[in-house]
Amino acid sequence: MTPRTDRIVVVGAALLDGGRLLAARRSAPADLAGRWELPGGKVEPGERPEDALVRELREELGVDAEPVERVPGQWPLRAPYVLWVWTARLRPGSAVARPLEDHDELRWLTPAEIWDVPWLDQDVPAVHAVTPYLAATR
Ligand SMILES: Nc1nc2c([nH]c(=O)n2[C@H]2C[C@H](O)[C@@H](COP(=O)(O)OP(=O)(O)OP(=O)(O)O)O2)c(=O)[nH]1
Repeated sequence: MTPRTDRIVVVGAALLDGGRLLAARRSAPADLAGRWELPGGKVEPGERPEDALVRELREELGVDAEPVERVPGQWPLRAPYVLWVWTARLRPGSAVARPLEDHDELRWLTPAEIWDVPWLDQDVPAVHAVTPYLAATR
């Protein structure tokens, strides 16, 4: 059996604003480029996942965000990574989100638009889990 210590958590943000979900199109690596994901990244050793989420959103999007709640579940990515998701919102005064690194396009999706973008295959179950939260933030 694979020891649990081999698992590396990737935090993904369901960043919500006005009932819309932010989707980010990856620009690299080549096998992921062009597909859409929840912005975020790897939790560093000793780092709290929520802190990693805030850091990644600052680095990748230039925003000041706060995690709101953990979306129950965890979704396997390419080994050894596993995706954990938090809903998140922009703090008052945050800059608008821009694709600063890892992404070349961002879209704020309404509930009706959620499936208009080609999500990474491995993100599809996580995005399903996030959709009930969109209505709640409208
Ligand atoms: N952030 C993020 N990564 C995802 C998702 N789905 C998915 O398969 N991944 C993969 C892509 C990468 O192999 C890994 C996370 O990498 P990353 O490039 O976002 O993380 P990072 O910013 O910490 O990366 P690094 O360049 O510092 O190594 O998880 C997702 O929804 N969000």
